[in-house]
Amino acid sequence: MSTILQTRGLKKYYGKGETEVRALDGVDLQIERGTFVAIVGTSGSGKSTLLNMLGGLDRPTSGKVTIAGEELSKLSDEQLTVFRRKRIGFIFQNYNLIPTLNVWENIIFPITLDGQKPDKKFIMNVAKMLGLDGKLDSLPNNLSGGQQQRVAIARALASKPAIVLADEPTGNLDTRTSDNVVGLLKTTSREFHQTVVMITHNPEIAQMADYIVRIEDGKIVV
Ligand SMILES: Nc1ncnc2c1ncn2[C@@H]1O[C@H](COP(=O)(O)OP(=O)(O)OP(=O)(O)O)[C@@H](O)[C@H]1O
Repeated sequence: MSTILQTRGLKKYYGKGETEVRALDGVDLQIERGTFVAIVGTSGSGKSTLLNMLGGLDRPTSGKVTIAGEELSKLSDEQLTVFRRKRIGFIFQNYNLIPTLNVWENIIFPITLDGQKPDKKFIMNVAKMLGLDGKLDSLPNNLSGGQQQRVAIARALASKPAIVLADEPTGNLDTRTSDNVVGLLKTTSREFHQTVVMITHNPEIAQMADYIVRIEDGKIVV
C-alpha cells in the first residue's frame, strides 16, 4: 500500500489572545491509498476543520498537508483550485445539487466546469452501481433524500478523484438509507480504488470504515 494523504504538525487556530480557538492542534495523520476512513469526535472537536484542510478548502496556521506527493501549501490559490477539482471529490450533508439541472447534468457539472470531457461509460457504470440509471433525466426535487445523496456521490466520483472527502454525508438520512448510502460509497471506492475520508457522528456508520480516526480538542486520540 502507498500513502495518498499525509499531515504533519497540522494546526489551525482561529482568533487571537483570549478568544483563540485551537481547532486543530498538531495533527499527524497518514492515510493509505484505497482505504475508507471515518473521522469521529464530539461536536466542536475539529472534524470539519480537518476535512477542510485535507481538501485544501482552507489553509492551516502551520503544518503540512501532502496529497499524492503534492504539498498543498506550495500551491497558489489558483493551482489549489485546479488541484482540488481534479484530485478531490467532495460530498456534503446537504447534497448541494443544482435544482435546475437534471441528475446527469448535475453529475457531470464539475467536469464540464473544468473544461474536460466526461467519461460517459465510466459515469454510467457509477450511476448504475448507485441505482441512478433510471433517474438521469429527473430533477433533484423529484428525488428522495437518499437518491439525492447518491447523485452527490456519483458527482464526487465522476472525475475519478484520488480522494473523496465526505462531511456527514448521511446527516439528513434515516438509518436504513444511511447504511445503504455508506455501503454504496464503500463499494464504489473499492471498485474504483478511491480513498474515502468521511466524518460521521454515527458509531454504526463509523464501524463500516476500514479505520476510525478519533479527534478530541483538535488532536487525534487513539
Ligand atoms: N471560522 C471559524 N472561526 C472561529 N472559530 C471556528 C471557525 N470554524 C470552526 N471554529 C471553531 O473551531 C472548533 C472546531 O470546529 P469544527 O467545525 O471543526 O468542529 P466539528 O468537530 O466539525 O464540529 P461539529 O461536529 O459540530 O460539526 C470549534 O470550537 C469551532 O467553534
